[in-house]
Amino acid sequence: MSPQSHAKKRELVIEWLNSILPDLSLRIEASDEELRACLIDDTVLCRILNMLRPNSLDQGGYLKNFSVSQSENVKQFLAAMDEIGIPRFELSDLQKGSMKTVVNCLLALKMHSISYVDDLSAISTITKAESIDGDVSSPGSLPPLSDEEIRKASPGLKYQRAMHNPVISEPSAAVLQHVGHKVHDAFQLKQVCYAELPVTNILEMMASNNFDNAPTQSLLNVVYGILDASVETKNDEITHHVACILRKVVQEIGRRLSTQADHLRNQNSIYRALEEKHGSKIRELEALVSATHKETKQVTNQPQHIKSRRKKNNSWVSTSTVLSCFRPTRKQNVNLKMEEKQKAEKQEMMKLVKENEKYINEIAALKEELEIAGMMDKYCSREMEAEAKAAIAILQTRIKDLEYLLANSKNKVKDLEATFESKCQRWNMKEKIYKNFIDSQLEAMQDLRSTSEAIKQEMIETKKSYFVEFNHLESKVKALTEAAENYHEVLAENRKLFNELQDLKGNIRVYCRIRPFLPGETEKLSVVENISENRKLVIANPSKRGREGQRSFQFNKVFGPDSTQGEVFSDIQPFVQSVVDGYNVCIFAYGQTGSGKTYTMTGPNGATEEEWGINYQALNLLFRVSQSRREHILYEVGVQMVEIYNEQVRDLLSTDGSPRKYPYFEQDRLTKWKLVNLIMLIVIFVFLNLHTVGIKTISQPNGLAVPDASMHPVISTSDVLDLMDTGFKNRAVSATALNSRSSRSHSIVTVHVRGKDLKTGTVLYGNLHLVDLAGSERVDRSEVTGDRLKEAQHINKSLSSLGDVIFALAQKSPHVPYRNSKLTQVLQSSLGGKAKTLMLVQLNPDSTSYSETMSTLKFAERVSGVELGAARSSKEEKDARELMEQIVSLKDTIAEKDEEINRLKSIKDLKPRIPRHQRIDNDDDACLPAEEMKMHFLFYRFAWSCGGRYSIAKARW
Ligand SMILES: Nc1ncnc2c1ncn2[C@@H]1O[C@H](COP(=O)(O)OP(=O)(O)OP(=O)(O)O)[C@@H](O)[C@H]1O
Repeated sequence: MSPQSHAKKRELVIEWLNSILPDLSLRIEASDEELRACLIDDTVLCRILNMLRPNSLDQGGYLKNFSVSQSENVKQFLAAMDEIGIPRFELSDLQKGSMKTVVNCLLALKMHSISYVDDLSAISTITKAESIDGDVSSPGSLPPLSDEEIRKASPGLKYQRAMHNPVISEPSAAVLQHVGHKVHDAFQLKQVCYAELPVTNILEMMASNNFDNAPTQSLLNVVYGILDASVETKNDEITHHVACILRKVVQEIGRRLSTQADHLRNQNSIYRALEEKHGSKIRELEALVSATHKETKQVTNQPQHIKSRRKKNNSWVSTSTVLSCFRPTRKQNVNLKMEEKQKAEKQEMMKLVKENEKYINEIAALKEELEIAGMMDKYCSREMEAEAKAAIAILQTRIKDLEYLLANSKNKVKDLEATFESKCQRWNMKEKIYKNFIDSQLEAMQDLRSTSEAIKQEMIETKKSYFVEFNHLESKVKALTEAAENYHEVLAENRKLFNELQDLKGNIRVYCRIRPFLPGETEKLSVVENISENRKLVIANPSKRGREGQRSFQFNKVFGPDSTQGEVFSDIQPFVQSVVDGYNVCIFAYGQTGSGKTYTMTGPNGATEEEWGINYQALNLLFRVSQSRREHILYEVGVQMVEIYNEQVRDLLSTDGSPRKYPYFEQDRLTKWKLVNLIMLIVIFVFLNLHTVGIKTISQPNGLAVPDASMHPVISTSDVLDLMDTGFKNRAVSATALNSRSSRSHSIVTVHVRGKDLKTGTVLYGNLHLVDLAGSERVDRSEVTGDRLKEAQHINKSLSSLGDVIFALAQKSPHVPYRNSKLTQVLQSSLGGKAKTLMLVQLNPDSTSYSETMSTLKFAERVSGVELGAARSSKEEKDARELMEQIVSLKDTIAEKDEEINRLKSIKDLKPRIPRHQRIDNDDDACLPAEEMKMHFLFYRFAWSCGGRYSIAKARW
């Protein structure tokens, strides 16, 4: 409780005490302690006791049973309280109790004095206000009296009216409980934003009589809650429904204010009526008093009157006594009557005196009562006026605030209404538009429906006609399908025939593969215009646009940049497989440097199984096939791996640590004739200042082109992997401007397969040459110098030799210059023998490599036209083979003898007889007589090695 209200209440109590206990007027300024002390003061107790139990004081103003001990008096006081049924309070409660306890005590005392019932309302208001304020009394103090206790204790009308007055007193807890939880909940929303309440709840609140029953404090809480919420959210907007609550609350407060004002007016009029009533009562009493005075006077005058009358009577009596002498009995009777009358008058007088006294007492009591009532009235009216003024002032300010808020909300409502109206207009417009749209759509729908109906009809008719046509077509299609099936069969047959023709012709197969752009080359232009049907390749000249700049090539197969290693191998597989059937197969990769030859033949560094190149996959396949046939044929597989580096053949699988060079790798036993031959050759070479390599030019039955190179038997793929790793580590590789890991040599992996039929004893030989050529390069582009330049020159020279061989083969020239390079020598059996040969042309799609790409493709085109004759298998009957070998060796021996003689004869005459224009080969490098000599000699050897197919007579010398 605030100090102001405490002081106010204290003053109120003191004033009230002063009014009922005038002796305390000196103690008005007393403190609480003194006030409590005065309450237990004998005099005060006595007076209170007297008030409660009249006639308990003696004439001296002290208790009749006054005791010298104050405690005795207190005991009496408490006994008196017990007597009249006041709840017993301990004295200590009075001493220790708070102001509230004192007030409660006095209130309890006062309730038993019915004459002071009007004051009760004021006290109860204070008590209620205190209990509403929530001021809890200090420990040991008495709880405030409940409304019920007060009502029971004093069932006076005014009190009840006061309790039910919504302004003076708040509804009791019971009433609040009766109103229900909803109101409580709704008005406890001070901490919660009203704007967040659902609209249905607000409407429910508005519809119910919650506002009528709610305490004013709760209503004000609602207002404050809304104001706080709007201040806290810093949002000036008050929603429509919250504005409605505000309006309702303000209306309710206004209604209560007017009720309060009415009540005050009623109170005033009641007090005025009371005053008048008391005034008239006083006047009546005064009149009564004056009448009584008169009567008293009359009564007091009556004895004198009687005396005077008696005197007269006495005189009359004296005269009459004279007479009485004559009438003695009558006189005595008259005297008796007179005496009786006097006695009666005396008694009446006594009665009147007594009545008078009684009236005087009553008047005094009434006066006292009137005074007190007047004072209380004045006090109450003053209090109520002050309260009403304060409440009115507060409420007016609140009303002003609320009006201001209301005005704001009204403005906002207006704004909202305006926006709502504009939105409504917009929506109306939209509605109209939509309506129009829907109407038009409906019309369109109608049209569509009618057209759809028409179309339906049409469809039905068309269906019918189609059905007829379909039936007709079906029969045609059937005929066509049959024809198409036949066509496919014919196509397949054509393809087969073409292949067979190719096999018969022994055409070198040419597959072309275009490598993709590498990670750093994505922005480069591609020269590849189109790849169609997997066979045709169109190349566009970057400097010439349109058809003019395009050139198309056709190969057996064209693999695009997206092709995988697996896809490439699946087309090569049949070639590889034919090795185990005794065929010689040669697969060589050709292309400019950096075009992907090594990638296709070997795979990238650290390749996975999917990335394996042809080398690994081919060997893997051979193992698989040999395994699957192991019950019938016993296969032995051996691997050789050599490289031709700077025109030197080197064994890449040499076990002594460094690649071995093989200047001579003839394997035949040195027969007498051969020894002579060799000596002859040495003599001639020394004579000509030439050197040559010892590559066997005739295909051996076992197909060994480089017989001195180490042969490594392999029995599993892992053996192959190990060998290849060793071989590729030994290979000459270095970085150029066009390839960071450029192969500087031609690598040749030769797989020798020997199969023995377990039933027939037939032995077959097949070998597979897997050749990764070094890349052709333009020396100016690859920017090489020194050793690299020398390497490049060798590479280019050997490749041009290969070109010459191919050219000669394509022209079916009688002389094929195999001996111009080691490369052509090694590949001789594959290019000129009865082998199956496959050339893989690798292309770099970069437009800057256009000229290289074109020359590569032209070369490949020429290669694809080369016919080698039908490939032959070495699968022959053992006896037949031996016989054949015998015949061949006999023929050879005879031929050798004859030819050797002739050769030696002709060599003697060779030099002076060869005219310059009769040079036999197209080797550009062979421009010296010595070179010419060498070439003639080689040609002679070639003719000789071909088993006499080319007669010396046909040679141009
Ligand atoms: N089909 C392909 N897919 C992905 N990368 C490839 C492909 N073909 C080639 N390459 C990459 O291109 C680069 C050059 O390839 P590679 O070394 O095989 O060329 P090359 O023709 O053997 O060159 P050189 O003649 O100089 O030895 C390598 O980095 C290789 O990994």
